[in-house]
Amino acid sequence: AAEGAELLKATQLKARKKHLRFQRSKIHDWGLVAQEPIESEDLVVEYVGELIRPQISDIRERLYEKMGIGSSYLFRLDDGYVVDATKRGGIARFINHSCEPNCYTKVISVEGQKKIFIYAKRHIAAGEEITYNYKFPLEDKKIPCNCSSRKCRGSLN
Ligand SMILES: Nc1ncnc2c1ncn2[C@@H]1O[C@H](CN(CC[C@H](N)C(=O)O)CC2CN(Cc3cccs3)C2)[C@@H](O)[C@H]1O
Repeated sequence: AAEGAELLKATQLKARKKHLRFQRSKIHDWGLVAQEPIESEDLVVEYVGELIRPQISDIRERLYEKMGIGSSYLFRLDDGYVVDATKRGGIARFINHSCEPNCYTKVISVEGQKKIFIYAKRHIAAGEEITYNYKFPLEDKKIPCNCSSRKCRGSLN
């Protein structure tokens, strides 16, 4: 059953993929834009990357900071594990943050392997930018938020 569900997901993702483009974003640089309408609760995309242990992710984060690429291709999981999309990542790494997002993320363990899926939380019209809440931890050094939604919190962290 698990394999069947996994296969179905993979097919859904493949079909969906050709209807997602990364384009210039009104929020920041590049963003992921739906080319066709997406129904609420539909699977949109998987956040593909390398699953790394907390200790490794700290080292990588420092390295990426030094290299000036920042650490925002790192998707942190609750247990401290991180999915690193910096080197080998899917198009999901172009998804921007919104304080009023149209998608949400879900971490699912498939045969012990944690995968991050992004689902639509409402109907998304063609041409809309895909967004989810990054849920970055609060920090002193603020990254101003440009989502321009009514409930914008003003910063990502
Ligand atoms: N609501 C928001 N308001 C303001 N800024 C936002 C918002 N939401 C995403 N942001 C920025 O976008 C990064 C998240 N990025 C999402 C895609 C990004 N738009 C892109 O074009 O790459 C991925 C990181 C990885 N960085 C690519 C780089 C490579 C070399 C130097 S920077 C950007 C975040 O860390 C932010 O800096």
